[in-house]
Amino acid sequence: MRIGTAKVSREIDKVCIEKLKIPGIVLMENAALKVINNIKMSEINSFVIVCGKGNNGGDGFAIARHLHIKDKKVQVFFIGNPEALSGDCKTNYIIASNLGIKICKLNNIEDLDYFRSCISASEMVIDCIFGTGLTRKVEGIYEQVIGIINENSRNTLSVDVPSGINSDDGEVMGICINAHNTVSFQLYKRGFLKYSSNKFIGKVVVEDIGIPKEVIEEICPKEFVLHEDFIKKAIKPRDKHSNKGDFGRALIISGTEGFTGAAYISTETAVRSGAGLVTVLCPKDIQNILSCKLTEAMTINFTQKEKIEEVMCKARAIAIGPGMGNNLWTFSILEQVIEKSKCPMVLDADAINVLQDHKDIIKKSSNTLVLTPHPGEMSRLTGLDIDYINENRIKVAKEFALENNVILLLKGYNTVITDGKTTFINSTGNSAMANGGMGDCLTGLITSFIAQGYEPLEATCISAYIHGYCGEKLSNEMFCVNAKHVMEYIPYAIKEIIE
Ligand SMILES: NC(=O)C1=CN([C@@H]2O[C@H](COP(=O)(O)OP(=O)(O)OC[C@H]3O[C@@H](n4cnc5c(N)ncnc54)[C@H](O)[C@@H]3O)[C@@H](O)[C@H]2O)[C@@H](O)CC1
Ligand SMILES: Nc1ncnc2c1ncn2[C@@H]1O[C@H](COP(=O)(O)OP(=O)(O)O)[C@@H](O)[C@H]1O
Ligand SMILES: [K+]
Repeated sequence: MRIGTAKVSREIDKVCIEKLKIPGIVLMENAALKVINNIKMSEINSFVIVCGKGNNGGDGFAIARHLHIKDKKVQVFFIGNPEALSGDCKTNYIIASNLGIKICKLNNIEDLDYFRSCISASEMVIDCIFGTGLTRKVEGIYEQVIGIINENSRNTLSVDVPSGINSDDGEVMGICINAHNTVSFQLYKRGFLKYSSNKFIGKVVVEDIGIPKEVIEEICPKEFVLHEDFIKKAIKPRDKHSNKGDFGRALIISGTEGFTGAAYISTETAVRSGAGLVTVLCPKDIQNILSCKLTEAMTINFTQKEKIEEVMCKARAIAIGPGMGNNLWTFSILEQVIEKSKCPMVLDADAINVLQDHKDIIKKSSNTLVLTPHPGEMSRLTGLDIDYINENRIKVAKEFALENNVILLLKGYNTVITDGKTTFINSTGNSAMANGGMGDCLTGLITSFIAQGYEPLEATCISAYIHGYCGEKLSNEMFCVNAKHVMEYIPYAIKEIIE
């Protein structure tokens, strides 16, 4: 799913209508039909449709016509003056009137009691008051109408966006419809990504309305919401002739005394997600503990210089950082590994913390580097305030990735993954996963997919999706989900997703 702003939506419409000469009314008709497709016709028979004076209202009049044709009970309310209507909205208003569909005006307080009673008596309210054209605070009759819908509707479907939300930044412009479902057109609106938008947008479906692919490619920024289909397509089936050599060697550099768990989780996750051979490199004093815990993975320690060279040379992916400590020792190991290895590397936790004043080493690295900070680590790395980072997640992640020539995965609700040019938002996962070790698990997963031969950006997207998918699935039955549970579920989850 593409992500876009109101401006991008307008530009798309402009190119379609003015350059390609696709009449706007055709797009509106497509939009209306897509909304109809998203309504369970066998279950719902009575509708209230509330229309504003813009094209979002026009969608509403067209939807009313289709419901009327299907013999549904439809009551349309219109806020505004029909004389002032223009363009496609006017055309659909006239058709609906000519068909005998009842269109009641909602212009003053006296109209509201009847409106309220109709809402209470209907099975679904379709919100077509404002779409992407909302430009100012919602006040007066509009504010009252939205309040009445929120208080009285059992089932509200918003068309394109819940009326009242700014589709670019998710800001509520005074008041906003609490939608149960939103059918949005062509683009997943950027504003839906804001933390607080969740309570307004309900379940979101993005529908194609017949915009040619070329137009989308030309106009839309390369920003996508990760979707199961994308992951399904990206994960390649395992060839029956392949052997462990085909699935790559992963090296995990992790752990210190007191932090063996981080090394264990990242290594075991790499094993359980399909890497051919996994080795953990750790300090000598914790090697025995790790050897006891790990069954399939191998262990080496920092005193085995030759062995380290050999493993590094053969590795197709290296992870570094979890549980190593934010100190000079970690920095010097990181520096050496970046210099000596040639494969992609995943930098997490302390490998990120030690970069605070040394970003030059990532900039000049010739390896592909994937950094996976949570907002706290991102704040240390950039010097930016955590609140600022959370409010500007896409912007901050893109700018950092571009400036430092890395792939950046910014963790949290709606994880952002970007190389600065193409950006993905992962919506799987939830706060049941917010506990220690979860990030180590993600590091192991990304490293494993890179080792298996996936491009680093693709591997990072696949991993973030699977990681969150596991957490979400498990949280249906569990109050909180730990890394251990995710780790165990990963191989089953991958199978579930690809089949
Ligand atoms: N060709 C197109 O342009 C298509 C547009 N579509 C629909 O059109 C929508 C965008 O249409 P518009 O650009 O006409 O915008 P809207 O329908 O969102 O409404 C904008 C109208 O509301 C007024 N307005 C804005 N803020 C207000 C406020 N706070 N209080 C009172 N009035 C306010 C504006 O002056 C304008 O008249 C999309 O969201 C989508 O639903 C779809 O029909 C698909 C095709
Ligand atoms: N509210 C949330 N919604 C979605 N994912 C979350 C949420 N809270 C945490 N997560 C995920 O859990 C993981 C936690 O990672 P991190 O903070 O690095 O933990 P740790 O370093 O303790 O292992 C991240 O992948 C993050 O995206
Ligand atoms: K709407």
